[in-house]
Amino acid sequence: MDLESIPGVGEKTARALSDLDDPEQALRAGDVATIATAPGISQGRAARIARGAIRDEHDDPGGFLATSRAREIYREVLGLLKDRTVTNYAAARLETIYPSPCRSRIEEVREFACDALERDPDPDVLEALDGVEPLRESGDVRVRERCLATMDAERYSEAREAIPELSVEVVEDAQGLAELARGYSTVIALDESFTGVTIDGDVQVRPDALETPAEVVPERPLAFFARNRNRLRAAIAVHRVADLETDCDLDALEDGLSRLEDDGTVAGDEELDRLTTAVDDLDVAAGAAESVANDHLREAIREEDVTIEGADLLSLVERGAGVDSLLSRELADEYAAAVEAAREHLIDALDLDTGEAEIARRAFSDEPTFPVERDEDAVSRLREELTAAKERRAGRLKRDLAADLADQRADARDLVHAALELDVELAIARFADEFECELPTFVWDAAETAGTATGFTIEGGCSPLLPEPLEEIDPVDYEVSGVALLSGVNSGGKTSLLDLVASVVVLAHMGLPVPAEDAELRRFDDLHYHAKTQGTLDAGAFESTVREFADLAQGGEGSLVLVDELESITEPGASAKIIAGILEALAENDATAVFVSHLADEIREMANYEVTVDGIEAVGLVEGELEVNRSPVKDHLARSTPELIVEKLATEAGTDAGEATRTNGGEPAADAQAEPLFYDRLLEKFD
Ligand SMILES: Nc1ncnc2c1ncn2[C@@H]1O[C@H](COP(=O)(O)OP(=O)(O)OP(=O)(O)O)[C@@H](O)[C@H]1O
Repeated sequence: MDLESIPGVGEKTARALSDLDDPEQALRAGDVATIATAPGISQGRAARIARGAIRDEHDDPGGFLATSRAREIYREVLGLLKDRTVTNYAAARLETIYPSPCRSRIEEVREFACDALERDPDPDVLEALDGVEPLRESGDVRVRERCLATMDAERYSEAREAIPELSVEVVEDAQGLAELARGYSTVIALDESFTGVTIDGDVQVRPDALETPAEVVPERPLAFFARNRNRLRAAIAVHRVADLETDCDLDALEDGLSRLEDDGTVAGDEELDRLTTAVDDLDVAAGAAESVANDHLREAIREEDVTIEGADLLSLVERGAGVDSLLSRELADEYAAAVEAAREHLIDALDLDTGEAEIARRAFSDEPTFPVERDEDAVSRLREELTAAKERRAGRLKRDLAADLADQRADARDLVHAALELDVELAIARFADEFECELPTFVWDAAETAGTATGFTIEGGCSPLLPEPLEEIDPVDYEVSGVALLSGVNSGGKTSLLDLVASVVVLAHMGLPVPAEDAELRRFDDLHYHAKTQGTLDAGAFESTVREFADLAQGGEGSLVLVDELESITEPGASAKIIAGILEALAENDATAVFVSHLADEIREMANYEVTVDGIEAVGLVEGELEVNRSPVKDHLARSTPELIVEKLATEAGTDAGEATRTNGGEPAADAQAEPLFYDRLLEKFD
């Protein structure tokens, strides 16, 4: 795939995308999370790029949403879908679902939506989704105590590329290796020729090291899993609660994660914990052991009656002997007991094993001194021994855990991806459930309808854009083939009906279910929705609007045109003429159109063909409020609100006049007669 051929992807973005492992796969799958890991690409931009790639794949010319109101409708329904996501990923991913005129794209999303509708938006699943986020790369891991060594310049570059976590050193010979071994705990030689060379220290000859990076730097997979531990745990929880299928062994992954500390070290190993504590506590424990010995000795001396003959005392003093010789002569047993107590204390406090205890015992000499002091050399030796054992143990545990986890890396990625995709599906399922949506039927081919033009048929549709709760919305039926004028009472729901038609058509072309009990429509190329113009346009704006309609009139086949009260753009007489002209052109081009207008009658007279006029009727006035049948009556010019009111006045005045006649002894009262006559005159004007 030529990345630059994707609409909206320039040279710089293409370069950023080529940093991904498999940019084509990510683009094809609309995997916004992966695309957003490319340098400098935000999630919003990733969604736009993914949309471009999808358009490219389906040869989608774009431009389905041909007017700003059409784009607004898309943003609003998309907003309703996004409101039902838990993760940012799902919200960004929904941005890749856009209305397309291409059958292949619509069918692709419909397949996804069909599965989505099977999902159960269980609140426990939604709660579990809360912690799921796209996985992060492990970031920069540097391991300082290990290095790679080679004599070959080419291998050197390869090694730097393959294992950036370790220093790579060039050596001339075995002597060079020996020098490195003095500076690093472990040296890994990459050249076969070093096999059999004996060098002090931990020098391993591993010509295959670059192919098995997880063994050479177990820190790499461990850092990845440590960094993503909470995200993975959340994804595991989602799989369990939602009972999702997966190839991943959830228990094994969970067990691996539980053995990992946040910093990528291994947790929960008693022996490693023992060694770590022993190294940390060594100084304090040695000090405490000294005190034990000295306390013991002090106590013993205090309680002991030391009897010494004068001649002996004299000889000791003459020899300048100190108290040590006195101790060894007179208190040898007590001294031995005190030193033993110190050794036991040190061994117990650090929980040392037999080999370590052997070294620890040497920290207190058998030579009597007072006060008793540790032998610093022996303590250092013990520290070295414990530290080396600790590092050996930690290294082995890391390698074992890394080997367990490294194999699960791909599964773990799939696991998180599936959980995030579930959020997208659940948002669609919740939207469909809350707005009582169904997948619409598409008429892909005009031949299927035996030559009759098909626009759309909506049964039991409820506009998702109305602010009222669903139970307060009257479901609407409406069907249009070709071009229709929609008349109706004020506030009868004409604009809301256009919004409903637009929402249904936009959602259907996104491949999603629509808010209706049943809907059938043709595949449209584009949607031109013109909202009601606020006030009369000045000459310039009027001119540009007419020009827009000139374009529309020329290319209307495959278009759905929805126009709300265009008459307000100029004075009524001129408006009717212009609208009639537009309708004629659209009808000739086989476009589908609905024009809402209060001038339906006038337009019909101006048009040179039989314009269909549908009407949203008021069925009456109840306590001063219009009672409306929200579903338009086909081929019926609805009476206007003023007409209804005059009709109501005429009926009431007629009833009143009859009443007055009866109470006037059968003679009609003059003023009671005049009023009904006036209303009748007005009513005649409406005929
Ligand atoms: N299907 C419906 N069910 C319930 N209420 C509706 C429905 N359609 C519209 N309404 C209510 O009627 C109000 C008026 O609707 P709308 O603005 O669509 O009427 P209109 O016929 O376009 O009015 P106007 O002729 O004044 O432009 C809406 O705000 C909404 O509250």
